[in-house]
Amino acid sequence: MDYLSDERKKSDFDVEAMKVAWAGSIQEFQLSDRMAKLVANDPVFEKFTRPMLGRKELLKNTLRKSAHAWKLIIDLRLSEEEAKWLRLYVDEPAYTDLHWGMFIPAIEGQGTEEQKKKWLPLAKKMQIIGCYAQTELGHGSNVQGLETTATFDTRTDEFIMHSPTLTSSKWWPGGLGKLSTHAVVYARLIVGGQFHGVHGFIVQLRSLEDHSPLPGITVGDIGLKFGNGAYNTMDNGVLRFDHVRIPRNQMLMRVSQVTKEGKIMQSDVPRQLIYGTMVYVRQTIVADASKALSRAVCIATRYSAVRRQFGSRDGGPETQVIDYKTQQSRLFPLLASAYAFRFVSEWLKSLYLDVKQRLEANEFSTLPEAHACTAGLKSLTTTATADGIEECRKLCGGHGYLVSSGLPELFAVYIPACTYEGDNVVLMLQVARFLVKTVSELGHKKPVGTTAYMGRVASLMQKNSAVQTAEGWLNPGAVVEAFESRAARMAVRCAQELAKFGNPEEGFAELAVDLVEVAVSHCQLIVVTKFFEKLQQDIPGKGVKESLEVLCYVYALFLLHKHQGDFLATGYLTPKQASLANAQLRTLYSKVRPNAIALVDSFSYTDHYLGSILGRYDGNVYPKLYEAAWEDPLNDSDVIDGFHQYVQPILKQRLHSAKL
Ligand SMILES: CC/C=C\C/C=C\C/C=C\CCCC(=O)SCCNC(=O)CCNC(=O)[C@H](O)C(C)(C)COP(=O)(O)OP(=O)(O)OC[C@H]1O[C@@H](n2cnc3c(N)ncnc32)[C@H](O)[C@@H]1OP(=O)(O)O
Ligand SMILES: Cc1cc2nc3c(=O)[nH]c(=O)nc-3n(C[C@H](O)[C@H](O)[C@H](O)COP(=O)(O)OP(=O)(O)OC[C@H]3O[C@@H](n4cnc5c(N)ncnc54)[C@H](O)[C@@H]3O)c2cc1C
Repeated sequence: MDYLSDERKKSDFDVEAMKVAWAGSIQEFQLSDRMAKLVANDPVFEKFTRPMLGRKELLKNTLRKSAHAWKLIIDLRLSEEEAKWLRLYVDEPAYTDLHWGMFIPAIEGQGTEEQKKKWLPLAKKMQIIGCYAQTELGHGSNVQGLETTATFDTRTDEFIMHSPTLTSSKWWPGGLGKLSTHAVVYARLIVGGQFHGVHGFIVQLRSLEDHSPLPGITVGDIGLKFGNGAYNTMDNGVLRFDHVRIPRNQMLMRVSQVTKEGKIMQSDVPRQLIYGTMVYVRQTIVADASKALSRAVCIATRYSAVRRQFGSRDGGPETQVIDYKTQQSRLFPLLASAYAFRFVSEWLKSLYLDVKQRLEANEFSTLPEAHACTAGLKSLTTTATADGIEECRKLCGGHGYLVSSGLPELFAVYIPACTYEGDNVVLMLQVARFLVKTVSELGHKKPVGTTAYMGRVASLMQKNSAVQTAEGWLNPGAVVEAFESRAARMAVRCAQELAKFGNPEEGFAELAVDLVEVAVSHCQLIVVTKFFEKLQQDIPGKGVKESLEVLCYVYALFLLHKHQGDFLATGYLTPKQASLANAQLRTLYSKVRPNAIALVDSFSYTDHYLGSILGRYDGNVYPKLYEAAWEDPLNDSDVIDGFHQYVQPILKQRLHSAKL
């Protein structure tokens, strides 16, 4: 029985075509769909019992699943792309994420041809397992502050890897604690007693025979993390070196080389390429944000259509909670954000691929923009997604707090995304630096790419919004101009404030809060612009483009409403225009309402991937919640273990004292 079938009949667009628009292409859709079904139909990938497992069982269970996934990849001869989707749908953080997601990309991006030839085949056949060991106990954000040393010994042609202090212990790398045989370790390069910046080194950590740590290496897991199950399937690790020697050719030498004689040679490649793996991973994290948010929204939307409260006076059906305007005003902007993040991630991937190609051809001019975009969008989308998942939990009322809703585990797994791969505030400050530099260069350098609007700063500072009616907001030009003006005005105002400081660094530190707001407004502009640009493309299917247009306006006008203080304070909008935008937003919510279920069906998530009773495709929530309760181990017996020992004596005492 499909309890949501009436909802599905209300929609006015072609869901199958929307699935393709969401996936990016028919090929991507088919590939992802095939992998989703492969995982969903395989009992090895069951995950309902995960939150009940102790740490050791949990990790072993993850190893079993990872081994099974690898067997499928080999047996079915899956491509790297298919394998990526397979791991995604297995939906369990594992050491393999870091092996494929960071260790291999670090070697690809920072290794020489010779190094790639040696290490990549081993890694790709999983004959070695690697992780990305950058962060230390004492330093994460400040990469230049890392303390691990790699001292070159000309006599033996080796580097000596050493952890000189407790705070220099590597701390956090995923896959490091128990599984990795190798790591790309970031350390201070010391040659001839001189410090030459932080570089990456490939270091073997464990024996390939018996997996025991090699001499001089202390390695282990850093302990339990937030939430049951959740990220505890990952062995985030601690690592210390006691004068461990590695051959010279294990320093990743695309950026700088150390010769046998101890000479440092700089290639034409900019130093920043050492941070290149982070650019790559931040880009993938934006795509992951759309997946995590769309999952939470899918659960909350389906459940909001099933759930009824109040509204019936004559014994008829009560109101579906999705029909309350307050529910819509919390849920639909998140639905729109999931689509917005999906499309901006698609654009970001193409920007990244373009930069990668240029880097391979030793063309580095677009790297600063790629850094600013990946850092800023990673920060913006992960913050919104973490907050959005929690909002979805609240939208599901009490049942959202049950682990079987899928939301607690999703939240616990997701929230570190606001911290890993760069703390979100630290990353926004990087964007702010880039914007301040862009503004300061306006006189002699034409801004391009995502900052091109700064080239029109004079007119953006003068012209105010011309919107006169609520319908006037349904105009891409009017909306984009509003976001451009807000971003440009905030950036210029901040630059003017900065100029009042004699020392620019002091000014930057003092105005950091405002600078973060400038960076956020710039990143929101990017997301809004890329959504409108997506709508310029050919998007086939009845009603698909129209539904996406509605979501695009919801996303933009919701932000405009939320941040109306900025738009009013910069003088671009009047209070009347802001309230017209809000009126339009209400109308847009009514347009989303009949399509809400179809819009979340378009994510094409299997029930296995969603992992939620509240988000079941068939909407059969109550019987399944009731059934699941009886599967809890506490309900194995009517009288719980411990009752006779700890509770009964108290009860007896009460009876005894009552007699007295
Ligand atoms: C497929 C993927 C699968 C799995 C992976 C996904 C999820 C798995 C889960 C978890 C993985 C988590 C892994 C990690 O967390 S790894 C550790 C990540 N660590 C960080 O992100 C540290 C953050 N800190 C930094 O990035 C930097 O230290 C800094 C904040 C940027 C400061 O650098 P610093 O050199 O001290 O300072 P600046 O003077 O500000 O910068 C100098 C210069 O460099 C430019 N820059 C900085 N970063 C980059 C970059 N990444 N790319 C290019 N350029 C960069 C900066 O703009 C400046 O340029 P100028 O022109 O102004 O000189
Ligand atoms: C689940 C998880 C997995 C991880 N995986 C890996 C991995 O595989 N490999 C790896 O190397 N690392 C990994 N990390 C580490 C991660 O990259 C760092 O924790 C992250 O970069 C943040 O650095 P930090 O911990 O030093 O935070 P801190 O910098 O200490 O941040 C603490 C606070 O200080 C603020 N702050 C710091 N600097 C500034 C500044 N300049 N201006 C204003 N405010 C500032 C931050 O905003 C934050 O509020 C992982 C972390 C987690 C949680």
